[in-house]
Amino acid sequence: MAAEADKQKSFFSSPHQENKDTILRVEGISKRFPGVVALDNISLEFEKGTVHALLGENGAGKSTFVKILYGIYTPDEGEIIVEGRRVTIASPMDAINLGIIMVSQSPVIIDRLTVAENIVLGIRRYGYYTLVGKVREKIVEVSKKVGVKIDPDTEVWRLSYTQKQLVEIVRALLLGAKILLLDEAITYLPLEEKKKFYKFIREYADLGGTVVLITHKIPEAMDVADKITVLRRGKLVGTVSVKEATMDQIRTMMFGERSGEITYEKLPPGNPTNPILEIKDLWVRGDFGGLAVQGASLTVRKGEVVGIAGVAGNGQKELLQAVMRLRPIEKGKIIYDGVDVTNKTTHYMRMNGVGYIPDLPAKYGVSIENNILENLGVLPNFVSETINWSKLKALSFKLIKEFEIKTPSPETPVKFLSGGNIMKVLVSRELTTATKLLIAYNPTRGLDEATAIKVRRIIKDRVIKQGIGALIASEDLDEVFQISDTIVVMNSGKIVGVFPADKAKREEIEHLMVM
Ligand SMILES: Nc1ncnc2c1ncn2[C@@H]1O[C@H](COP(=O)(O)OP(=O)(O)OP(=O)(O)O)[C@@H](O)[C@H]1O
Repeated sequence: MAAEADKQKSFFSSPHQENKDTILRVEGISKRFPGVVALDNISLEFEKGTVHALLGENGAGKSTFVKILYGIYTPDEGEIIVEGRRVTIASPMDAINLGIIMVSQSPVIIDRLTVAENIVLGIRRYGYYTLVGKVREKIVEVSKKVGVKIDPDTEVWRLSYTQKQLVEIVRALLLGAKILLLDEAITYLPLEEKKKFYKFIREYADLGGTVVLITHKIPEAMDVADKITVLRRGKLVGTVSVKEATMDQIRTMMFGERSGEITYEKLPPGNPTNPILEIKDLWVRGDFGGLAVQGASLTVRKGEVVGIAGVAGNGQKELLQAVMRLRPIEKGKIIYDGVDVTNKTTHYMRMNGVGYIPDLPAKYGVSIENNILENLGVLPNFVSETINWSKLKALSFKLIKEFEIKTPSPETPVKFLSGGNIMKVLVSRELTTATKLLIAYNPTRGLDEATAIKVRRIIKDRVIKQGIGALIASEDLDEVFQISDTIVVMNSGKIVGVFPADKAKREEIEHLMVM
């Protein structure tokens, strides 16, 4: 028993002894915001040459922790020790001078400058390289490794999201990053590119770099990381070595009793009746003029979830945007609820019961400067000259409870919520809007595993009980299989397969996605 207890203790307790490979150590870090203890007495150390993942449910304190290391927040208490020296990190410049660099999910680059100019700009300020030629070489070298082509002389606005993230990572390397803080920097990358980035991160660590990686995907963390630290409600649960840990142990550390709710079993089937959405021979252009959707036809019925499986960048996003009337249609027709909406507006769609969860929620889905109430104020039944604030407030309390949105109050500006809680605000609003149809792109991205499953259950429940239709594109095949009644596969802008979900075979879908 004693031996077992010791084993448990070493498994769950964090190391406190300084060891020679320690590059960064924090001791007793606490951070409070009004109404929230974001971090409570955290002591932790990071070793040279390791990938160290930080996991925890939404609002656990992960971002706050790395923002402290990057000088965006100052801790209320505690100490930071870098390479054996106590340091004060009062700004990102202090962090950069110590070799600590953060890349987050929103690229911080200037659209009108070229890739090389952006990078030189960042470096010059801190007195490092100034030679554009060197920068060019490095961009080519790193982009080759990561397998994402990127021209140093392209203006940044022309780049895809993946390429922009790559620019950030190249900049971090050129700034001499010894410790790379990746705050969900890879979360929004397409799966294939994510894998290449992970390989690259591994190489960086093998060459002596240290990576602090925030992700919600336990399998990804277990694949790439050496160590995993779990935070829960601002407290340190423990650090484990990936070699010794199992997925279930990590889930238990992250969610406690809630880990029992995590299951990937298929949700109960819908009850499809009449068509609510018919897409007929649709052709849509992408951002750079090419035909992103090429002759797609599909039907979504009331009481049915149609899941679109596909590698990102195969036209799913443009298809959904066209349905929402956010993108011009070259050719084809969209019939919604019996009406030809090909020439209607987004406003028409929203006012007539269509909810929409876009890609990059914090950018396109909510206004982060406004509070939760104001963000809910764009719901169709509140869009009038005078908003009924008391009714809106009552609704906000209901949604905060149902979706377990972690916030001090409905009047809290959305930018003060954690990433996952921002996503919950969006999903709760759009599911309220969707009285007839939900259109969603990766509806659970950025949500922790337990919450993601809960959101899928809520969506399926609406489909079953209220008979709404749902068209959901997701890069997460587990999600597609769990929620869909019908699975559609998109590849190169075309629909290359349609399967009743109970007959769909994963290998066949995967093959169609990449063939
Ligand atoms: N600037 C701020 N003002 C007020 N509260 C904040 C601020 N930044 C973070 N918080 C709160 O601190 C808590 C921890 O947030 P944090 O963003 O660190 O969580 P997280 O673990 O990164 O979550 P997620 O997985 O959802 O991104 C949350 O309750 C959040 O609302």
